[in-house]
Order: sequence, then C-alpha cells, then structure tokens
Amino acid sequence: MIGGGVMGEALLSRLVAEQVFEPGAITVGEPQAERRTTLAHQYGVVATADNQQVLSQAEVVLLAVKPQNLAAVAADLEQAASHGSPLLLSILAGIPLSNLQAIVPNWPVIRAMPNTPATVGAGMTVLAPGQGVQPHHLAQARRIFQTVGQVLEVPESLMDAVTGLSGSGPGYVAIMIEALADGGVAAGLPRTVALQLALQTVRGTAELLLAKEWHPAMLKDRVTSPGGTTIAGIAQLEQAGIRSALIEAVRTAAQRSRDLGG
Ligand SMILES: NC(=O)C1=CN([C@@H]2O[C@H](COP(=O)(O)OP(=O)(O)OC[C@H]3O[C@@H](n4cnc5c(N)ncnc54)[C@H](OP(=O)(O)O)[C@@H]3O)[C@@H](O)[C@H]2O)C=CC1
Ligand SMILES: O=C(O)[C@@H]1CCC=N1
Repeated sequence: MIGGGVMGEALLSRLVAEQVFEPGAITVGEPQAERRTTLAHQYGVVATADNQQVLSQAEVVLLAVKPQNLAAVAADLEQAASHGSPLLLSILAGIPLSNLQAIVPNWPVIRAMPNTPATVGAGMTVLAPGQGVQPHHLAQARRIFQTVGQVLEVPESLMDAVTGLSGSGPGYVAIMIEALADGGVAAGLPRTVALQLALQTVRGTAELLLAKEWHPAMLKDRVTSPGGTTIAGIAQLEQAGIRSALIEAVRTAAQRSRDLGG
C-alpha cells in the first residue's frame, strides 16, 4: 500500500481483521513517521518511508495517496515498472486509468472507488478495469474490496459520477445526521438521545428500503399520515430545496473528480 492515511487505514484494518492477508505480508509506504508507528503497532504491518521497499516484491499495489501526490509517487512507480508486473489498484479520486497506465504501461491497472464505511465492512466499492486486466486480476480486486463491503463493476466513464455519489456520500449523510440531531436538540431532546435517534432512523430507513426493495417514495408515502407531522416536515424540506441541494452536491463532486483528473 502506498499512502497510509484515512482510506488506506480503513482498508488495511479490515484486510488484517478478516485475515485476507497476513499483517507481515502487507508493507505500507507512508512519509509521516507518526502514522507509520501507528499502523505498525495497531495492525502489525510493515511501515516504511521508502516506496521502493513496498514495490520491490509486491503482487498487488494499492495506491492510496491524494490525487495531488500522484506526481511524486509516479517517479517511484516508474522506477519499479521494469521489475515484474503487479496488479495496481488505484483509489485516487478523478485519476483516469490512462494516466496510471502511462506510468506503468505493462502493469494491469484497476481504478477503484471505495468509501469510508469500508472501515466497518459496510463499504461500497466500484471498480473499473483497465486494458490488460485479466479475470483473475478482477477476482483478486473483488476479493480485497468484498472484505470491506459491496463491490460493483462499471465502465470507467461512470467513475466520476460514482465518486460524487458513493465516494463522497458518507460526508453528505453525516451532515444530515448531525443536522437531524441538532433539530432534535432544538425541539428539546438531550444531545445524546437526539444523536441516537438520528443514527438509528437513518440506519433503519436504509435497512427497510433494502429489505423490502421499495422505491423510496413508497416509504415516504407510508410515513406521511394525512394532515400529520411528517408531511409538515417534508413541506419544510421541499421549501428549503433539499432535493436540489443533494442533486447538486453529487453533480458538483462528480465535476470536481473530473477536474482532479485534469
Ligand atoms: N477519504 C475517503 O473517504 C476516500 C478517499 N479516496 C481516495 O483515497 C486517497 C487517499 O485519501 P485519504 O486517505 O482521505 O487521504 P490522506 O491524506 O488521509 O492519506 C494519504 C496519505 O498518503 C501520504 N502520502 C503523501 N505522499 C506520499 C508518498 N509520496 N508516498 C506515500 N505516501 C504518501 C499522505 O501523507 P501526508 O499527509 O504527509 O501528505 C497521507 O498520509 C485519495 O486519492 C482519495 O481520493 C477514495 C475513496 C474515499
Ligand atoms: O473527498 C475526496 O476527494 C475523497 C474521494 C471520495 C471521498 N473522499
């Protein structure tokens, strides 16, 4: 793994907990000494400041640096490109397969977009395979990302939209949960009670829709008693433009993903 930050750790923690890899078989390249110590102590992985140590014997390389750091890592990848041809899994938002393949022309490359619920095995990862990716490479990528949740495959042309929805989505939902709890506090609930209610309401709604395979509108209709509380709340949400706000959030994030790719 190159880049042991938030998302790298989220994936690492599950891969070790689910025993997909022996901790000692994982080497993480990470420039921050403090992060290296944390990752090595907490998960038993090898952590190094030298990316060549990561790349020298790797079968799978998981690229988890910020897109803005790709240029720095490209030099390491180019240097390693002549030894072997490991599977490269890139989770970098917005970086197209063509950019990665230009750096390591002989390596199979899969662009992946996971999300932070991966930390608890409830992630959503979408994969887009590059040229030269064989079925066994895809199977390996699926095995890795299935450890952290659901996996779906799409053509690369959809990956920026995926990034704007499921990649960034946990941020939007977290704000919704925080705001719901604030609403509960404004209506007189203690903070801890309000947060528990908001969290379980969001989880329960998602679980109900998944279990029953209902259209979301059907659930909305079932909650809204005529002249009741829910329709009064929904009228307020519509007036504030909640649908438009969420649609534009996904569209703007997708555009930002395109922009990161240059
Ligand atoms: N966070 C998320 O929810 C998701 C993130 N992603 C993608 O994952 C990637 C990482 O994001 P995130 O974990 O949030 O970011 P972080 O900044 O938390 O993690 C990136 C890590 O890589 C380190 N790094 C920087 N340069 C190098 C280098 N040359 N070699 C090795 N490591 C280096 C950084 O160190 P330093 O801080 O010192 O620069 C940092 O610790 C991004 O490309 C993002 O698009 C994808 C899906 C979801
Ligand atoms: O905000 C970001 O750029 C990353 C990619 C998707 C989620 N976090």
